[in-house]
Amino acid sequence: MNPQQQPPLTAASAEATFGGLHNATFLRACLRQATDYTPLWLMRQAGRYLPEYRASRAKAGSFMGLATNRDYATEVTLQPLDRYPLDAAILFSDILTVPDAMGLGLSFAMGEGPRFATPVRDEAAVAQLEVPDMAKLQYVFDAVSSIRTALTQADGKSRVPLIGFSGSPWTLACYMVEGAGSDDYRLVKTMLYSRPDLMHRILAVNADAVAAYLNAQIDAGAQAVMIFDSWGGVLSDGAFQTFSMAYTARVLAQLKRQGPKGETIPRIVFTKGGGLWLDEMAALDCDVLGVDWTVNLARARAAVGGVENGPGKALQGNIDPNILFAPPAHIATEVHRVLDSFGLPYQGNGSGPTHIFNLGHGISQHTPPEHVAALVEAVHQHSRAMRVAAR
Ligand SMILES: Cc1c2[nH]c(c1CCC(=O)O)Cc1[nH]c(c(CCC(=O)O)c1C)Cc1[nH]c(c(CCC(=O)O)c1C)Cc1[nH]c(c(C)c1CCC(=O)O)C2
Repeated sequence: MNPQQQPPLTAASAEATFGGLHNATFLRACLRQATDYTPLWLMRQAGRYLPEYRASRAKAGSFMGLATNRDYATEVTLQPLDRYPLDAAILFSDILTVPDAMGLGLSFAMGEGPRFATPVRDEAAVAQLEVPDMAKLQYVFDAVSSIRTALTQADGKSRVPLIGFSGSPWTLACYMVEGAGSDDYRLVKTMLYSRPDLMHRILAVNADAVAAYLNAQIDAGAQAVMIFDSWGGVLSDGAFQTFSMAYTARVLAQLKRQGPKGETIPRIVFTKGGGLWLDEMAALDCDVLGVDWTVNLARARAAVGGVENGPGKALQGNIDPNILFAPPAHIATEVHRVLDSFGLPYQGNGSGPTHIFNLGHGISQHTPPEHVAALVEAVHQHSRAMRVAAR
């Protein structure tokens, strides 16, 4: 594979991509352009750590009650944005909607996490799998359009861009075979090692389903898309490339590069535990690589950030979400350390290494909301100061 990058933005595509936004900082950083500060959003920013989310969930009755109703999905997507000056919204949904549409019967039992009624464990079940009819996921695309409308202000411009997302083919396969979360991935790895033919068939169906699903989100108004490869890091070297990365590449190859108005749609790939493979992931046809907290951002930047106006990827991450349990002063110190480890992002007029601040994985439900405010403030304040100091 050759290192890939988006074709350079033209004046017209830049206007289509950034022109309709009050705050395009996130999209600019995704496309390796200079920004006044480092943009941030948080994985699982809409969730149980917010009392207003818990109130909405009680009204809707369940997690899927929220996710399948466009008004509730819109309400909870906007909740973290109304509390904190975050630089992007992320669709409120779940990665497991796709296997649910395949007929596996998703449920979320209170306090237990996700479960599938009919897991995919034998040859007959694998043979039956098909790319689902996207009409079964219409509730997700309706939520995307409804959130875009809710983000639009009186002057017709949006507050911030909306990120759409999906699980990676491998991460979805983990849930589909295990039937739930797992500590040891025994069932899915048993299939991978003893019947690789079955595993390849699941992954091929998943990749084509994920591509159709993300393309429909783009058509509905998603302004960036992210692939969550949450369990890529549990694979061995070799298996990761064959069973996770190759199928993420198969998704990327099918994605639309432009939205309905000619917007460039950045693609983000996050592999939890993927730090050791960044040099190989640099060849994926995406714009941003997300990294967890085990990664040193200076080293990651050297591996994938590239040079000014040459190929390279933006980086997203990577503070340990557990820092949010420490007092605000400690949070600020750790934010400074993460921003400083990336160093000064690109400051020119073309494109170059950039950073999008995020957690290294989803926020814990036990997080105190005031501590999130301290994190957001520290990111914006220190990243501006770094740029001023460099002038
Ligand atoms: C592996 C995975 C899942 N879902 C997701 C992933 C990939 C990211 C990651 O690695 O964490 C992705 C996801 N899930 C959710 C979002 C919403 C957008 C956001 O705010 O980031 C996103 C992007 C909502 C959710 N998805 C879920 C919740 C909690 C549900 C509730 O309200 O009870 C939320 C807010 C449920 C869910 N969904 C999943 C699990 C394991 C669970 C239970 C975990 C838990 O209980 O915290 C599967």
